[in-house]
Parts: sequence; structure tokens; C-alpha cells
Amino acid sequence: MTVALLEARDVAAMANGHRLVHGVSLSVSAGERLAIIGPNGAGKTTLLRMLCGALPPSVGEVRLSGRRLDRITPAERALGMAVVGQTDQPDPRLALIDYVELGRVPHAGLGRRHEERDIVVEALRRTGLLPLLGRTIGSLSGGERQRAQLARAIAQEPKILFLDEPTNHLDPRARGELLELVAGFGMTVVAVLHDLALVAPFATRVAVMNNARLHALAAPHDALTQQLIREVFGIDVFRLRHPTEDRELTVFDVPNRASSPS
Ligand SMILES: Nc1ncnc2c1ncn2[C@@H]1O[C@H](COP(=O)(O)OP(=O)(O)OP(=O)(O)O)[C@@H](O)[C@H]1O
Repeated sequence: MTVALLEARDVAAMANGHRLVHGVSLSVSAGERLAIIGPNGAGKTTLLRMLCGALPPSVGEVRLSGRRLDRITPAERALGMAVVGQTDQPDPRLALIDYVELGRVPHAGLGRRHEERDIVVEALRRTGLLPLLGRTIGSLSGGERQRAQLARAIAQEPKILFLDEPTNHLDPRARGELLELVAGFGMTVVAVLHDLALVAPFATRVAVMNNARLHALAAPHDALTQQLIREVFGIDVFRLRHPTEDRELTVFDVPNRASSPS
């Protein structure tokens, strides 16, 4: 039997007597890209935090390569997992290269991290940040900072990359490009995504959270159905022919009553 790279067994989260996530079981194999989607407050970030070891589950367990997360040291965990979250606020005076170099700390330690500059430079190249090498974090735009976080995470060479709403603050084109970039790394990824249009091109599997429960776990085509999208998000989805190209368009129709004729 092959051991899943990441496995959650009936994990649940409680806070102040409330269930934030009810028992979720799922596994992620090497090379998969799992998107976690769902409405605001559905429990996506809480689930992601349990999967990456940032939040110990109240019930159940998470295993990385068969080993319980709560039984491995934070240093070992950092070798296996990198997280690009929404809360990272690096010192704006930090040079970009020094920031990305922090990704090497789990491998080389704080003192010897400078010895692995080639890996750091490669991470900057892969994220298109080499032209900004001499810049500080504070001088970067929101989108560039997002890519800097990604560069730090890939410099860490984790087994799994966790992303929490990585396309926030990005313009529509940059959103697609960022996820295309991540998919191109060939890494195992677990990502909370809000933009439903980006899910199918990016993810190999989708976990749909609703009301603190795992509502569905399926391939994008089977998860993003008309019925499920209406049930969970209260919007319609249509698959239409592209007017000028030979391909299908998936359109999420968000009701806007303000502009409807009365
Ligand atoms: N420490 C906490 N104490 C109490 N409630 C919490 C705590 N952390 C999260 N919650 C609540 O749990 C629910 C799920 O939160 P979570 O951040 O996981 O949702 P989400 O699906 O990621 O939402 P969003 O799309 O808005 O980011 C929310 O109602 C939130 O207010």
C-alpha cells in the first residue's frame, strides 16, 4: 500500500465551544494540487491550518508521509512544508534576497543560510523576480511581494506547498499567471482559492467546504457542477462556447439585483 504524502483523518477544530470544522478526512498524493473552496466562513483557512500543522486539530490527526504531525519537530515540519499565508508581514527594510534566503533556514540553519545562494537565486528566477534583486521588500508592489513569498517558499524546497488565498491583491491577469507559475513547479500544493474561475485550470482535485463540513471532494469537473455551485455559493455556473475560439468558457453568474430592471 502506498502511503499518502498528506493525510487528514477525521480532523475537527473547536474554538469557544463552536465547531469551526467538523470531521474531515482526505489525503493528498505527491504531485497533486488540491484546491480548497467554499463561501466566507466555511472553514477553509481553519482546515488549511490544521493540514499544515499551524493549528492542532481538536479531534483526529494529520500525517505527513505516514508520520503524525504532532509527533515531528517544528524543524522537521519546516523541511516538509512551506506556507504562503496572508499574515506574513516581513520587515520592509529587508533586502529581497535576504527575505527569500530565509526559506533556506530549515535546511542550513540561520548561520549557514548564505552558503546556498544558488538555490535562492534559482527561486528568484523561477518567480520572475531576478530583475528586482537589489530591492527591499518595502519597495515591492503587492503582486511582487506575493511572488517574493512564493520564492521564499520554493527556496525552502518543501514536499508540500500550502497557499492561503495566494491571488488576493492581484489583478485578474496576474491571478491566472501566479497559479500557472505554481502549477509549473510540479510541486504538491494545497491552496485555499476564492476565485472559482481559477480552480479548474489549476487544481487536480477540489475540496468544497460548506458550513464547516467537507461538502465534496472530487476532480474539478465533478466538483464545479451547476447543482453544487448553486447549493454552496448561491450562484449559477454556465458552460458556453467561446465566441471566437474553439474552447469552452465557464461563466460564474453573480446576481446583481441593483442593475436588474424592475
Ligand atoms: N479562534 C477562533 N475563535 C472563534 N471563531 C473562529 C476562530 N477562528 C475562526 N473562527 C470562525 O470559524 C469560521 C471559519 O473560519 P475560517 O477562517 O476557517 O473560514 P474561511 O472559509 O477561511 O473564510 P474566509 O473565506 O472568509 O476567509 C468563521 O466563522 C470564523 O469566524
